[in-house]
Amino acid sequence: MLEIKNIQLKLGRFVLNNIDLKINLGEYFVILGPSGSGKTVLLETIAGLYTPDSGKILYNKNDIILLPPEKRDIGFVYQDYELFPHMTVEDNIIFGLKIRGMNKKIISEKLYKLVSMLKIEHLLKRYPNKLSGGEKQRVALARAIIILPKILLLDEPLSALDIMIKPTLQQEIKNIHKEFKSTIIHVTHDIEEAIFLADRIGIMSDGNLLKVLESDEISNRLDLTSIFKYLKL
Ligand SMILES: Nc1ncnc2c1ncn2[C@@H]1O[C@H](COP(=O)(O)OP(=O)(O)OP(=O)(O)O)[C@@H](O)[C@H]1O
Repeated sequence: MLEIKNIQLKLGRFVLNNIDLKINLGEYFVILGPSGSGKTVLLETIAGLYTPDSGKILYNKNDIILLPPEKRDIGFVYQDYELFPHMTVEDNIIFGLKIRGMNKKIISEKLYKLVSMLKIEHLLKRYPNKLSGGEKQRVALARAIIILPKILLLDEPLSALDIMIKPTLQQEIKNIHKEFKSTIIHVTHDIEEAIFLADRIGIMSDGNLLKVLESDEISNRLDLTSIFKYLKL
């Protein structure tokens, strides 16, 4: 289990305020909130890019707060993909396994399983500047998933995509979660996306975690509508 215990972090005028949250292993947790509410700062704190002023982050009861980001075994997919422009799609995806010195045969097995799930087999030899937004996002997801991080952080991974391909990618992310059973924390301000993907939804506003909606509350859309109206989401 990932336990975020009373995290406090001041960044200029913004304060992440006493965030207290438990995320179960294998859970799909969505953080929903308006722009500027602190969703990205919270993800980056979990990833180790910020050190909180106080509080703890425990993974299976071990405090990971002093571990640098690369030792936390956490994958991060940003909304703007951040693929390596000078590498082919294949090299982008297998980069993390190569630097870990993994055997070529195993790399190739993992690669083909993932690219077929994400339907990007035909793109392996292309460079990122020759891909559409949706294709780049699939490659970014494959690159993050292939190393099977304990926790996968997705920061608005679909926000740059047009409305026609969003549902397909949402379904693919759902399939990947089912197949790899990773713990996913997904930030969005898209309510429908949150409802479709989440086991639970944490609602943030002004640096505070206002409420965590359980799955029965998510399925009760009347409840949801009133909460979102109240929050002006
Ligand atoms: N390094 C920083 N120094 C000072 N303020 C910062 C820093 N990083 C973020 N902030 C501020 O913290 C607040 C929360 O930012 P954050 O990016 O987490 O919001 P968000 O909820 O992810 O918003 P969006 O949905 O627009 O991406 C914002 O007001 C932002 O300007």
